[in-house]
Amino acid sequence: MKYISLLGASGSIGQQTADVVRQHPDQFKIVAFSVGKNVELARKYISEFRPSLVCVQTKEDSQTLQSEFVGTGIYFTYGDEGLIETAVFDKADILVNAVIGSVGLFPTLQAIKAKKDIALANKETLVTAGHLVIEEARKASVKLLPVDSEHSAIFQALQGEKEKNMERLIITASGGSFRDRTRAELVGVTVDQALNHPNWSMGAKITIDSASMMNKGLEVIEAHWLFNLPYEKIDVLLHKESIIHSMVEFHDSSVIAQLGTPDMRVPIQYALTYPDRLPLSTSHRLNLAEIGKLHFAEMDFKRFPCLQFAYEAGKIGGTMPTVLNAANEVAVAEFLKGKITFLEIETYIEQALNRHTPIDNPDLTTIQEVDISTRKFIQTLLK
Ligand SMILES: NC(=O)C1=CN([C@@H]2O[C@H](COP(=O)(O)OP(=O)(O)OC[C@H]3O[C@@H](n4cnc5c(N)ncnc54)[C@H](OP(=O)(O)O)[C@@H]3O)[C@@H](O)[C@H]2O)C=CC1
Ligand SMILES: CC(=O)[C@@H](O)[C@H](O)COP(=O)(O)O
Ligand SMILES: [Mn+2]
Repeated sequence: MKYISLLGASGSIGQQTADVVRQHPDQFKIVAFSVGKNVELARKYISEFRPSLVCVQTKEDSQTLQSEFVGTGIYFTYGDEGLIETAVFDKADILVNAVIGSVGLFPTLQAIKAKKDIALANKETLVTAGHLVIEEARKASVKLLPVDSEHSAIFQALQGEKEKNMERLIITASGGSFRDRTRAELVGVTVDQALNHPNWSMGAKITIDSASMMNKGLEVIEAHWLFNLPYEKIDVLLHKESIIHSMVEFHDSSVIAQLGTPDMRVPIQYALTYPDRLPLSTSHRLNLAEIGKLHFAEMDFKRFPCLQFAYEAGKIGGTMPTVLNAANEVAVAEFLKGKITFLEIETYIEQALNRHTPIDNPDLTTIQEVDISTRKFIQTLLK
């Protein structure tokens, strides 16, 4: 039995993790979980999974649940400290980190210190402070198991291979909600249009990131840290079907890809069962004859400037990716609230990057300060 602590249990990845656990009650048990504001789902999970620890965002919600579940022995906690308590919960063997945004960084670092293996969906953790996370994981000898579909694909393609034989990574990109539009056609697009991803059903923030191609930019930086390759050896390829989840090219010119219909439960489950596999009932098994054709196209960086920003920030390194991530988080949140336009997301990020003087090899305090000051800067643009 593997005991799981699940951060972000009410989100898209969190709910699909719960589905995987439901399919294998003899293999997995959720012993601790966090939600943000979705207390109703927390109630359902408590009844279904009988965890020992539950974390919510506010003290009030935690007190409400405490009074409803009195006598059950469940420990209720809340806020950022509660997220850390959930991440390091002593009865858990593995942390699934599925919160959204850089709020996932501290719990990840604390879980590593507590020697928990981590199934990492929260890519912002690696974008904002990849050098610290990778170094801490190496020192503590804990496994960082990728959940992001592209990184899981690369991880699977590398099984039995030596990393030194990698030539380059080819990360596939669906193109997102606006892939068939020109830049001129992006003027005036609505939040609902942006949230309409062609292949995946995901949380709001990542769906907008996918439409702006920032998701792929974050994934390039995530891949740089997970697979220890320079940015020059990480390519992005447009592949509108999202069937090939990514590929690794080796020195001898062989290319190994991982394929499957788009279903995040596959990489989630693989991170939980690695190096083993278990059956999984998915809605669609891959039938290539039925699909007939797969399409590929070169990435156009002028059409998708956010991807260019991410490569540049990644190559500069230091605090630059922290700025990229923080500016993007605030800009996307403002777009979702209807306060800025879709195209303003990229202009706000560009301004934040242009004004920043990067600091090399930043420690955690510096990362935090840069994250906060970037968020404040974006707020000044809104006034
Ligand atoms: N969805 C997907 O298919 C994929 C997602 N990812 C990555 O996985 C991560 C999660 O994405 P996704 O599941 O789509 O996101 P969602 O928005 O669907 O879920 C986010 C989760 O985090 C919780 N949360 C949000 N803010 C806070 C906070 N301040 N404190 C505590 N909890 C908080 C939410 O709680 P509540 O809703 O209760 O308020 C929810 O449980 C992201 O980093 C994303 O990039 C990667 C690949 C695919
Ligand atoms: C499912 C997953 O991993 C997402 O990150 C997905 O990659 C989004 O698709 P695109 O960013 O390719 O549109
Ligand atoms: Mn992905």
